[in-house]
Amino acid sequence: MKNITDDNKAKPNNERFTYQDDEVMEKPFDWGQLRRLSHYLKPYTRQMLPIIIITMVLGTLTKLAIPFLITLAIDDALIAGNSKKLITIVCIMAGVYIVQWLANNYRIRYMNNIGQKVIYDLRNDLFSHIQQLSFRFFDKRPAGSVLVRVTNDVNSMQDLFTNGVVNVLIDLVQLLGIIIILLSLNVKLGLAIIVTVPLMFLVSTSLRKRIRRAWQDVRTKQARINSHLNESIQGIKVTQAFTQEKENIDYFDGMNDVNRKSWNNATALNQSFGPIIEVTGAIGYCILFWYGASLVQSGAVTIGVLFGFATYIGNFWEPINRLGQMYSQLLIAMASSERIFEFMDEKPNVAEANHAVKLPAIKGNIHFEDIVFEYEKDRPALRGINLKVRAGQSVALVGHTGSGKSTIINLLCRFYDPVQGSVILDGHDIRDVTIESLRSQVGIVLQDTFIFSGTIRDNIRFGKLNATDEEVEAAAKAVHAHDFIVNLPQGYDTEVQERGNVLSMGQRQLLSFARALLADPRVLILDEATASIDTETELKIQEALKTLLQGRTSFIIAHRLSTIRSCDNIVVLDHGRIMETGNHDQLMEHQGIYYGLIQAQYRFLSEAS
Ligand SMILES: Nc1ncnc2c1ncn2[C@@H]1O[C@H](COP(=O)(O)OP(=O)(O)OP(=O)(O)O)[C@@H](O)[C@H]1O
Repeated sequence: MKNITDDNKAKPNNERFTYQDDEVMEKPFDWGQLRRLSHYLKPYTRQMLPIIIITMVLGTLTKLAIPFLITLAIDDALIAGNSKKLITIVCIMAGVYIVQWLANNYRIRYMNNIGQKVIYDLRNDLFSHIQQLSFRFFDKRPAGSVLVRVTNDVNSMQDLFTNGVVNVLIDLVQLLGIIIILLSLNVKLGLAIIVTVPLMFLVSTSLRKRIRRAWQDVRTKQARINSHLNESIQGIKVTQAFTQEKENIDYFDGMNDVNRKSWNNATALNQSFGPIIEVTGAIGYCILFWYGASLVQSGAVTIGVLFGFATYIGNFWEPINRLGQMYSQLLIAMASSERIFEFMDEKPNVAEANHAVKLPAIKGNIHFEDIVFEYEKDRPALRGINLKVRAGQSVALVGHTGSGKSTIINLLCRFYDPVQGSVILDGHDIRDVTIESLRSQVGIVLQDTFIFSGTIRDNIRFGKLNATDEEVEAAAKAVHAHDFIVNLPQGYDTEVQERGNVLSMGQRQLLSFARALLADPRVLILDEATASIDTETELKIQEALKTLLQGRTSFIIAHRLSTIRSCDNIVVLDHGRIMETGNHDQLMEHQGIYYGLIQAQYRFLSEAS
C-alpha cells in the first residue's frame, strides 16, 4: 500500500478530484438556504398544519400532565391514604399514556409520508435541472459527483423533512410548557434549575461550527469515493487490460480510509452533544435534591412537588437533547443542501433566449458565419469558420485528430454556443429558436453509441417515443439491423444494459442508425459512424445510408476517406480552420491536404496488406 498521510492520502495523481466540492467548506450558516429548503414544504403546509397542531397540543398536554398527576398521587392520595383517589389517578395516567402514544404514532406515520413527498419533489427538481445543463457543466465534473448529489445528498435531507421540522416545533412548545410549570410550581427552585440551560448552550455553540465542517468534509470524501467508483467501473476493461487492479485497489483503499476517519471525526463530535446534556442534567438533579430538600424541610414545597419537579426535569432535558441532535441533523442537511443548490443555481451555458421561437419545419440550409469557438479561454478550437451548406447536400468533415470536426457538429446541435459568429439554419440564427425545436430536427449518430438499459425496441424508439412497433422494425430493417435483432434470445424484447454490453460495437452502431432513421430528421449527423463496422456490414450500411441521407442535409465525419468519396462537399479542417473545400475530384486535382490524406491512407492500406 502507498505510504500516504491522511491529508494527501487520496491525492496522488488526483487532479480529477479537485472540482468544486472542496469549495463549499468555509461558508457560514446560511439562513437564506434554510428558507429556500422550506419552500419545498410549502405545498404541504395546509395539509400538515391541522395535524401538527392537534398532535402537538395532544402530545404536549399529555406529556405535561404526567408529572402533575404524579404530584397529585403522592400528595393527595398516597400521603393522605386515599386509595380510591390513587386508583382514579392511575387510571387517568394510563389513559393519558394511550392518547400520547396514539398521537405520536399518527404524527410519525403522517410526517414520514409528507417527508417522502418533499424528498421526491426535491430529487425530481434536481434531476430535471441537471437534464437542462449544458455540456460545459459536464465537461467540468466527473459523473460520480453528479450522481452523489442526486442520491446521497438528497437522502440526507430525509430526516429533516420527515420528523425534524415538526419535532423542533413540538420540542420548543414542550420546553416552554415545562418552564412555565416549573416556575409556577416554585419560582426559586424553577429558576435554580433553568439557570443550567444557558451554560449548556454556551458549551454546545462552540461545537456547532466544528460539527458542520466535519459533516461537509464527510460529504466531500464520499463524493470522491463515488466519483472514483463510477470511473473505476466504467473503465474496468482498461484497468484489467493494463493490469492496474492492484494500483486501483490501493488507491481506493486510501480514499476509503480517509472517508472512514472523516466519518469517525464527525460522529465523535456529534456524540459529544449527548454527554453535555447528561452532565448538565446531572447538575440540574444535584441542584434539585440539594436545594429542594431544604425547601421540603422548611415546608415551602411538598414531597409530591419535589417528585413532580424531578419528573419534569427528566422531560425537560429530553427535548433539549433532541433539539441538540436536531441541530446536528440540520447541519448535515445544510451541508447537503448547499451542494444541491449549488447545482440548482448552475445556469445552462446554452440558455434558451426569452424571445426564442419554435423553429418551423426546416429544409436544411445551413450557414456557419465567421465562427470562432473555444472550450477553454484563449485556446480556440475553431477560428473563422465560414461554410454554406444547401438543403439536401452531403458534407464530409475531414482532418487530423483534434482539427475541430466534432466541434463544428457540437455548434450545429447547439451543445455549445460560438464565442463569435453564428450558425444560421434556414435563415434563423439557432440562438433565436427553442432548443427542443432545433434538436428535434437535427439527428445525430455519435462516435460513442450509447445504449440505455431497456429492450432493443425501447432503444430504437428513443428516436421517436410514439413510434409504433411496425415503424421500429421498418427502421431496423432499413439499416440491416433486423436480422441480428431477431436472432437475439428475445428478439426486439431482448433486455440490454447500460452501455449495451450484450451487443457488439457494430451492432450498437446499427441500432443507433435505426434510432436516427426513426427520428426522421431533416439534418443528419454521422460522427465516425462507420468506424467500427466490418467490411461486409459496412457495404450494407452504405446501401442503407444512401436511402437514409436521401433528401436530407447531412454531415459525415469519417476517418476512412473511402466512405465519403461520393459526398457533395468535402471540408478539410486543420487546427480549427477550413483549409480546403470541394468534391473528391476537385480536391484530388488541387493536390492539397486532402490529396495528401488520401495518399497517406493508400500507403497505409497497401503496407498493411
Ligand atoms: N470538452 C472539451 N473541453 C476542452 N477541449 C476540448 C473539448 N472537446 C474538444 N476539445 C479540444 O478541441 C479541439 C477540437 O476537438 P474536436 O473534438 O472537434 O476534434 P476532432 O477533429 O473531432 O477530433 P477527432 O477526429 O479526434 O474526433 C481539440 O484540440 C480538443 O482537444
